[in-house]
Amino acid sequence: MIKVFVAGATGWAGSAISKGIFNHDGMQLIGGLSRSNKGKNLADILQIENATIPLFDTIDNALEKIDFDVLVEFTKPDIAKKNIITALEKGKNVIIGTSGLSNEDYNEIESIANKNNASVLAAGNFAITAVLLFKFAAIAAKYIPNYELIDYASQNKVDAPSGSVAELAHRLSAVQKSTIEVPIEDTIGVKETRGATIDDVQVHSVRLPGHVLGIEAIFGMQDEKLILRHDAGNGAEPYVNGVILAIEKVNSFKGLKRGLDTVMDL
Ligand SMILES: NC(=O)C1=CN([C@@H]2O[C@H](COP(=O)(O)OP(=O)(O)OC[C@H]3O[C@@H](n4cnc5c(N)ncnc54)[C@H](O)[C@@H]3O)[C@@H](O)[C@H]2O)C=CC1
Ligand SMILES: O=C(O)C1=N[C@H](C(=O)O)C[C@H](O)C1
Repeated sequence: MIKVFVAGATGWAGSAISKGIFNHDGMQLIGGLSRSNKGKNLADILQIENATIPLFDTIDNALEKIDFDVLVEFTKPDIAKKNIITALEKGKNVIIGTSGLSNEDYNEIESIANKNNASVLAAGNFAITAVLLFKFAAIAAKYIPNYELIDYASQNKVDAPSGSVAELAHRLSAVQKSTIEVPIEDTIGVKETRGATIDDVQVHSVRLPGHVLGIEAIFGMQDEKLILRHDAGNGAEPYVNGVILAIEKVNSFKGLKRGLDTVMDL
């Protein structure tokens, strides 16, 4: 039985994921983190009958009271890194869904994981159609050196770029760096309209009502183009199976892996 603790257990994504873990054979939902619901029973909040799943306000308080094998992190970037490092230092494995962590954050997380003989599986997006987009885009980047990325999200999303697009930029540029014909600094007009350069890739973040999360990878060649697009719907259900798979696989390696496809047979 894998004992799982969910940080962000009452949130939009965390509550769907917590229910999925609770209902999954071979996993036990041991507790959760939710600052505003400290001391309450997560089972009541999630409308799960006949169960007691304690909620804590900090990871330190949780670790004093309960033990678990895997931390699933779906909070906000300001608290996520502390949660992750605290769990790793106790030798726990970690699944990271929270967006907003930088490559430098991931380097630090990787070295702490290695030091503690623990494992981290981070994915900018656990939805299967997004995972497939990452895979197809990596194939396209092998053959097409000119590409840019757009991420679409709601007006309330606090981090930019999305975790999905940050991870995609990182991965595509490892395949082949994107080529820019007119250097950004030579742009005539407003340079910022060319987007931000992340891992040598131009990234454009749109934040508007009516959007949940979309990813567009645009590849251009002479007289032809390829557009790969993922669009999330309103519910958090698409992330549940991906996180469950990640929990099952995180013990199969040591250190850090980024991207759910790294543990899938794609
Ligand atoms: N990788 C992926 O596939 C996905 C990633 N996400 C990411 O997951 C994160 C959470 O997203 P949502 O569920 O939409 O957010 P939300 O705002 O609905 O939920 C956040 C949760 O974190 C908790 N929390 C926030 N700050 C805290 C603190 N300082 N201490 C303790 N608990 C705290 C809240 O109580 C709440 O339970 C975001 O970074 C989002 O981008 C979301 C969906 C899918
Ligand atoms: O903030 C969100 O909601 C989401 N964020 C993730 C990201 O930053 O990539 C992905 C998810 O689809 C929803």
